[in-house]
Amino acid sequence: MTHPQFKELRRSYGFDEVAIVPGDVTINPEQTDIGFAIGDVKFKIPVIAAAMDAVTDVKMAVKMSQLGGLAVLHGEGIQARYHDAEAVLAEIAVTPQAEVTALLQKIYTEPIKDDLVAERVKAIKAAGGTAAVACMPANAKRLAPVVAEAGADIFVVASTVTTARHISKSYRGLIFSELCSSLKIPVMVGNCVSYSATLELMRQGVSAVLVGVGPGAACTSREVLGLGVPQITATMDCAAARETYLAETGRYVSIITDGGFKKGGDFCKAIAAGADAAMFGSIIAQAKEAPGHGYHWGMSHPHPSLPRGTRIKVGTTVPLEQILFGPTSVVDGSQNFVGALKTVMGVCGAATIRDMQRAEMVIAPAITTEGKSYQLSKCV
Ligand SMILES: NC(=O)C1=CN([C@@H]2O[C@H](COP(=O)(O)OP(=O)(O)OC[C@H]3O[C@@H](n4cnc5c(N)ncnc54)[C@H](O)[C@@H]3O)[C@@H](O)[C@H]2O)C=CC1
Ligand SMILES: O=c1[nH]c(=O)c2[nH+]cn([C@@H]3O[C@H](COP(=O)(O)O)[C@@H](O)[C@H]3O)c2[nH]1
Repeated sequence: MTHPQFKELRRSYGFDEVAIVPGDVTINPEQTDIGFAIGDVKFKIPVIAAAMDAVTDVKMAVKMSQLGGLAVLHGEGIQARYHDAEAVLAEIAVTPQAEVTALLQKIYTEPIKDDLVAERVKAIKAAGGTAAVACMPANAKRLAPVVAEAGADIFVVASTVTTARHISKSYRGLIFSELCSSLKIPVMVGNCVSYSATLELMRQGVSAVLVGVGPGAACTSREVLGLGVPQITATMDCAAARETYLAETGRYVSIITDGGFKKGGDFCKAIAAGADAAMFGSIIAQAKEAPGHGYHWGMSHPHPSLPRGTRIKVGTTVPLEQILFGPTSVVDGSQNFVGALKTVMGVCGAATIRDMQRAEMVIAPAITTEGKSYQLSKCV
């Protein structure tokens, strides 16, 4: 018998603990449609480059747009604080690990320049890209009109955890219903990991929700705060909110699984768990075009009193197009993510992302080890 005084723990699952079950019907991968939308803005591939300084600058935003996806520029990052962002990024890359946190803490004290944020948006638009800019809840009211008037297509509000209801005695929290009705562009919000928090945000009028607390490759929120829910469970719970909200209103809000991806299989599992698209940080930081010079760091790393990110060396591998579309000779799934998704959709008989969200999944603790003793003992 369950006693109310005992807290119950629910089992949750990450990418490595589940697997996708093939379908009874297969489909030609070339005939799958992997498009998705944020409000009325449509994308050919379900990939978004993270709002992180080692991942997205103006050039990356334009390149991702050309390849059919989206890249989100951080409106409170280096690109928003420094005209010569490249000099700052180069300095971060040559700074020893022991000194980099202090350097980042100093770099991010430079004030955000609203006119520079507008300039970045205009540069993306002038090159034909889709412009999306992120900021934290505290600065959203100020930066949203700046970003929208500069011509941005999407406004993003992102922090470790963003909620529809924020309690404070000293200031009025950001009210998303007001933000969404005052802006003419879609609003994407994150991050969330629960059904109820996602549903509340959807009821405020947002167009997409970012899912994931602490899974990121350069993130230490889980160590510092003990916070987060593994990505498969988080995606399934937040996708369930999308279904409830869709049934209530007929309006479709996209679910974006954000962070923690390493391989094509993780990407495929996120979609099968209910995501419409994925947000990649460290994967895209490895691209030749990435601004981070082979490094990647959390956007909470520069926090003056409680950093919740670190700097990692991801290296520079191949051009972005090859990471996303191949061809590749890499055998571990770390390149050709679109090829992996189209292939799995083919064997699951899923013609669209919506179909793929209905693919059967199993709890599969053996999925990464079964039959793999030679690989695991490095006898390859
Ligand atoms: N996805 C993830 O796990 C994480 C992402 N990050 C990224 O790092 C950057 C810094 O994030 P943080 O350190 O979390 O920023 P932060 O230190 O500004 O924290 C965000 C604050 O916003 C508050 N908030 C939530 N909803 C609100 C609302 N409706 N109105 C007003 N305030 C509200 C939260 O209570 C929190 O205090 C962001 O770009 C974020 O996306 C950082 C840590 C974890
Ligand atoms: O715990 C965190 N501390 C941080 O400093 C931080 N900065 C970014 N992010 C989140 O990580 C996502 C990218 O993750 P990946 O590099 O694994 O793709 C991003 O898209 C964010 O959601 C952070 N999380």
